[in-house]
Amino acid sequence: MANRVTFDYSKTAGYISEGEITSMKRITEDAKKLLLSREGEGNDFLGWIDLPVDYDKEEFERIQKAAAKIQSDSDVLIVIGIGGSYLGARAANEFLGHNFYNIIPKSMRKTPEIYYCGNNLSSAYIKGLMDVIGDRDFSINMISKSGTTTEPAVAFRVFKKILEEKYGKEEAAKRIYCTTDKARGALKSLATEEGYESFVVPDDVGGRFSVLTAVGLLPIAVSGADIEQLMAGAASMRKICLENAFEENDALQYAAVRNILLRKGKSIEITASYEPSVQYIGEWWKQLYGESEGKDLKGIFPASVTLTADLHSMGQFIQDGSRLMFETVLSVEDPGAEIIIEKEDIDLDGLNYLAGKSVDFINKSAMNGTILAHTDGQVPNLMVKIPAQNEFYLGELFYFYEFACGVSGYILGVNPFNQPGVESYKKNMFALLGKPGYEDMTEALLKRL
Ligand SMILES: O=P(O)(O)OC[C@H]1O[C@](O)(CO)[C@@H](O)[C@@H]1O
Repeated sequence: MANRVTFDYSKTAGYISEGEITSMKRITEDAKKLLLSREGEGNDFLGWIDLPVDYDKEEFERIQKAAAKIQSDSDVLIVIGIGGSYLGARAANEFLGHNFYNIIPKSMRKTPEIYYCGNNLSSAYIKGLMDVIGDRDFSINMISKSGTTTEPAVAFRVFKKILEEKYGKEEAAKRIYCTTDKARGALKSLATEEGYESFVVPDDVGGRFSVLTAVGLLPIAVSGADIEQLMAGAASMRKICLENAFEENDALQYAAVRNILLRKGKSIEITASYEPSVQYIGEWWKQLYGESEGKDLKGIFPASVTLTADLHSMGQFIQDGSRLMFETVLSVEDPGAEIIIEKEDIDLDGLNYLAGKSVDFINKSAMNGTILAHTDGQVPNLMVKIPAQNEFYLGELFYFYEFACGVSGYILGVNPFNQPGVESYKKNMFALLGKPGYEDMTEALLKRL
């Protein structure tokens, strides 16, 4: 087992020839050069490339201090943000933490419960979260790069009021942490006006590439995770991505192989994990690749499943439905827990044949069997191997996917760093809500409803 995150496409041997790899290798190396030359489209959003080795150390220390304060004075942290402003933190906290983090006994967790909000407009969800907080001590990390996104802004207004009623304006201000643009936007103005501690989303880092900035780091640190190790892992993968030749460069190989498969008609990539705690890595990855590649009528549609659960729902389609997809398995080699199946005197459930075997052995057997079945069912299988669920390997994983995304977007011929399509729903929503400036559209839209 390698002691780092690796990519393995050996199971695609029947679908991809050596010649195809050789020709895509050249295209991939050109895309990498374009990315690193900083002359490609979207080149003002490349700050993420050097983040793991060139980040604001003073701010990093402030993040650790703020996390320690939240840990000491709060039972609950509310993380308010949407898209790239929350998915990375949630993915990390679920990947690194206890599967039942928020509800395990206090003796097993010294850090605050963490809930995510402002990623929907559900009043039932907001009310539910109010009930969960109850009269307990809490703090808010409000995260919005633009500072103007409706979903988090609505949630912030609601929870800020609760905080101010509970503690008074002055004390509440000490429990609000804002992560936003360093100078622009409504959130920045509010933070300055009210004296909230602020952290910066750098200008040159887009939301979906921001997990290694304060956007991800503060909520991750509050969970008790070691953010230095996270950065160290990212730095280690950065070195591989930047310096290694194609044959030793996992991110380049992943970018190349997925584009070969796309050109052969595989326009859907399904990320599959066999650990429920990896599910949100899939959600983070979907935003990263969906917003980066899905434009100009191009792209690979990113989907995700959690197995073996979804083998009993989506499994039928993956095995046997329309043949549009390939699958990338996120395999955690060591799950960090061992449960052994015990022998029973009377084998009523018929499981004695597994006596002495671990649940993970059963899980890995399901995984290996599924990989072969899907491969036989014309679903080419790729694998990202993660030795264990710790901060270092997670840092590697984040960087691996980010770097491959930049390269893959350039192979595809799109600007991987913009997201023009997201504006359409916002304009319609603003018009229907009566936001000043959108009056012209309102009537026409209402007629269509
Ligand atoms: O941090 P902000 O500005 O609130 O944006 C949140 C998310 O909204 C988008 O701009 C559009 O969905 C994403 O790119 C971004 O991650």
